[in-house]
Amino acid sequence: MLSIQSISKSYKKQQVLQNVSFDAAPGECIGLLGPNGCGKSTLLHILSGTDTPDSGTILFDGKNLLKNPSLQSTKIGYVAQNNPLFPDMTAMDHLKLWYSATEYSIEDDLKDGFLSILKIEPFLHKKAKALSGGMQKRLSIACALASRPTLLLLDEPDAALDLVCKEDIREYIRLYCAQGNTVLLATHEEADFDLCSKLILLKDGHARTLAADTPVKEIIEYLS
Ligand SMILES: Nc1ncnc2c1ncn2[C@@H]1O[C@H](COP(=O)(O)OP(=O)(O)OP(=O)(O)O)[C@@H](O)[C@H]1O
Repeated sequence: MLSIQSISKSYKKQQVLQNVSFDAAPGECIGLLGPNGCGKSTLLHILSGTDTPDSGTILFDGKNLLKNPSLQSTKIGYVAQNNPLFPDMTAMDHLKLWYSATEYSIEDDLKDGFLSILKIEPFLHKKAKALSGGMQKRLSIACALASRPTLLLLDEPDAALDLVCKEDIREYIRLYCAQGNTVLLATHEEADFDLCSKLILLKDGHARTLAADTPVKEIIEYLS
């Protein structure tokens, strides 16, 4: 269970997040929406440990996440918007690097685990710089999943992907949540709302919780 409690964050005089609070239960996919610059990535950075809040608490399975950074490396998978891969390393080199800190086997996962679902095999021996945007995204997700995190943070995974790749990734998110894991999904894509149990709208620093089936017209009215 993830519980985000009164998280606030400013950059100099700009207040980006103001007392943002919400919970995410095992099995839930929660959509994070809002206009460009509303703080979606900032919140995901804080959850992944790449940034810190000015105030507030985050409980993860009852533990204070901000005081237990080891939880962030083992229990939380973070897929940044811009696929931070090493250009001259192959997909296989990336997997070896991420798996080296785990007890799991790349071969097993390629055979019938998430690496086969994400269709990594066909480009295993290509360098990252030679991968398409969709392949890079699949690889970034695979690296984030190597340690078997129970919370996955996805920052606009659909951006610039083809329809098949988007649907493959959505299919994987459904499966991952059905296994009792949690996803926080920053998105601008209406089609992603179907995956979500609820939506968190960020605007002017504040968070508002909406049902996932809230009509898009209503969401747009709130955001504009
Ligand atoms: N390290 C930083 N230093 C200063 N300002 C920052 C920093 N990171 C983010 N910001 C500012 O915080 C605000 C929120 O940025 P953030 O990237 O979280 O927005 P977002 O909701 O993810 O946007 P988008 O939908 O465009 O991806 C923006 O105004 C941004 O310029």
